[in-house]
Amino acid sequence: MKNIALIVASGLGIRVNASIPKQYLKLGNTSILKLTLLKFINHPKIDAVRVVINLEHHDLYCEATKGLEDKLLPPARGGERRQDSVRNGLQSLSLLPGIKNILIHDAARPFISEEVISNVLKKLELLKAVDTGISLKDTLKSKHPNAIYNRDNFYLTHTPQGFDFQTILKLHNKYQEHIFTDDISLCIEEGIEVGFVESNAQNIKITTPECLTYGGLIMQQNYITRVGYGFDIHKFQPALDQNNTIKLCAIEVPFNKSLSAHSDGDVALHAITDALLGAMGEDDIGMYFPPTDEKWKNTDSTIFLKHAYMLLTDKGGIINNIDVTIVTEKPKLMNFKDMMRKKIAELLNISNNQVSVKAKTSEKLGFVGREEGISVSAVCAITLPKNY
Ligand SMILES: Nc1ccn([C@@H]2O[C@H](COP(=O)(O)OP(=O)(O)OP(=O)(O)O)[C@@H](O)[C@H]2O)c(=O)n1
Ligand SMILES: C[C@](O)(CO)[C@H](O)COP(=O)(O)O
Repeated sequence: MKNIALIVASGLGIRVNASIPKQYLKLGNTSILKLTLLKFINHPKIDAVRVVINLEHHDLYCEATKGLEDKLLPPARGGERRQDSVRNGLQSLSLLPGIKNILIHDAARPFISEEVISNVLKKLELLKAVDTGISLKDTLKSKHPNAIYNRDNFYLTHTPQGFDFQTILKLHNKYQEHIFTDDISLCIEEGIEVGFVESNAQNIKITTPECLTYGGLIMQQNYITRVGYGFDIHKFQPALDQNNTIKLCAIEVPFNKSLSAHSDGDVALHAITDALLGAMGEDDIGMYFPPTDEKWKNTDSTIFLKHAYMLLTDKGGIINNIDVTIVTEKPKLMNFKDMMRKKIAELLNISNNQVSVKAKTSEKLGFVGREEGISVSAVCAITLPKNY
């Protein structure tokens, strides 16, 4: 593993004055921490990501990182000050072999651009420490004493800050009794040459309630909401045996007929998969998993759904909600709808209240009314980065 991102997320967010630490608050439908993590997870040159958390907020962390588990190293324990959290994170990483570079980033900066991450990594090919920041556009003065400064000599510090891993690990161990508000300061103290990368102006640190308002506006500018619609029909065929079931939303429903299909026939998951693919502007389920391909015979349809979900997370997208309507005369689904809802939420790493499953009859009309099959419609709304 050459390049690691260490995301510090162990602060209390006192200045935001919310009921939970700011990194777990949502902008749009997504937590600030998740927005931040997606930027690093989806960067082609970042090999692994570790988050430093306050263990008291472990449940919030699990909720915020649902679906990202496979892409993250287990979290490290935070400390009292940011500096302590960084040191703990670095020490936890020292147990992993072969780390060359480390990018240390505030969880509270969800709008970091891919370009800045790339530029920091590029500069690290030549230097052991690279800072990011914003050059000043306003006139710079001091109050006491009154003085004017040449603003070209100053910048406001952002993260990520990039380092040769062994160098910054050694410095954090050496300077643990000193006070530093960022990690490049340790290199400056040690006289190490520091490179500079201009940060993106939107890479604000969410610090006060006003930053949350501004963050909401940035979200509107950088992300788009898209909707997708999926529809599927499967016809009934005779039951296999007396204990026959059909699968709907990955739940086994007892019924005296089977669903005719190449896969496991989960007509509801097929509709949801197509809704997700449609929202992303992707091809339909049949193109990804052709019914003519023996490979997909009797396949568990959760594989199709998870593929669509993986495409979505790879694009940095998230699901806002899913709304499913199953139309069938029989079996009656009243007692299964809640299970289905929870199952879809579990499969897509969203909350139960982001999913709705409705069941209707067709009032005895048409093929559904004649009890020849089931049809399902699904609608979803997703949020995608504008440049996905
Ligand atoms: N003991 C700490 C303190 C801060 N941080 C992290 O460092 C980043 C920048 O810190 P800051 O904005 O100061 O966050 P908080 O300490 O949470 O904010 P506040 O000072 O308002 O409580 C944040 O992502 C925060 O979670 C951390 O990991 N451990
Ligand atoms: C590291 C940092 O984001 C650089 O600007 C900043 O110093 C962290 O915030 P804090 O309030 O100083 O902890």
